[in-house]
Amino acid sequence: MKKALTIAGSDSSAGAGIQADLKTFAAHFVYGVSVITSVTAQNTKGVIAAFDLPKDFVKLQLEAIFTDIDIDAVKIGMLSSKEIIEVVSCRLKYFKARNIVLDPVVFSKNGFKLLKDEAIKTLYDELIPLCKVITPNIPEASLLAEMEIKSIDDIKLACKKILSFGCESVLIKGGHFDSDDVVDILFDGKDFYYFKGKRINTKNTHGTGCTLSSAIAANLALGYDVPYAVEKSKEYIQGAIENSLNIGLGFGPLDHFYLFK
Ligand SMILES: Nc1ncnc2c1ncn2[C@@H]1O[C@H](COP(=O)(O)OP(=O)(O)O)[C@@H](O)[C@H]1O
Ligand SMILES: Cc1ncc(COP(=O)(O)O)c(N)n1
Repeated sequence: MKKALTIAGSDSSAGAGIQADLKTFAAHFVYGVSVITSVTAQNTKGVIAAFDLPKDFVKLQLEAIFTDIDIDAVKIGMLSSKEIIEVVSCRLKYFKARNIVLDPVVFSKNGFKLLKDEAIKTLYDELIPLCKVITPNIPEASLLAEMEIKSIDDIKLACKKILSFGCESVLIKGGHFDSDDVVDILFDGKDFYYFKGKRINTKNTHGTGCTLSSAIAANLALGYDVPYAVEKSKEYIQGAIENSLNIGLGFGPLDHFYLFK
């Protein structure tokens, strides 16, 4: 059985973070393991507070996994601080981790900061160069590329700028654009690939970014190349949003297991 690791924050309402990632791995029949960076008190209405684990304890979890289990792919989500990014980058390099997918989570849907401002430079310098794919949404891509993004041409320019930080490919997600189709654009330094879905009119979009990036990691673990892994993951997220669940008072979670019903 293929094995994937998620390095991310815990979401007590299980719509995003570690919990969404493990459900996504399971739905792809990939054995999922986790390293928790931060514990959030969170529900469908938003993040209330976050408690970061000490960096040495993040390191211990990484060592526990990599000294025992041969990991086929890694998904990285909430990292919170510079210290945690440093320890994660250093251990991933040391253990020669492969198929690394980074969702550079900066804000939750209710605007809670999940990455401190001073950590962004460390993300560029230490972690992005290790990644096979990075998956920013429009606000995150805008922050990383230091430019406004208002059009498809802006997305393509932002892809080029982000790729120059040393990752193998960039997928900029179009969920935050106001359009009938939701288009995600992948750039691998050579070609642009367009992944189009119909916009679903729902408020239940808690964990869409987490779920897409862990589906990509699961598909890389299964041996697919990046464009095909993204294509399959986009189909999966479209169905998971279409079948999303009316749980809680705010942004409800996705149905990770809709394919089995
Ligand atoms: N309303 C929607 N209808 C269809 N697809 C969506 C919708 N919202 C987001 N997506 C898709 O979900 C994935 C996550 O996108 P996005 O919401 O932009 O990321 P994030 O959760 O990081 O803000 C992307 O593949 C995007 O195209
Ligand atoms: C622990 C944690 N990690 C990430 C997110 C972002 O969620 P989304 O995928 O909806 O942007 C979150 N709300 N909580």
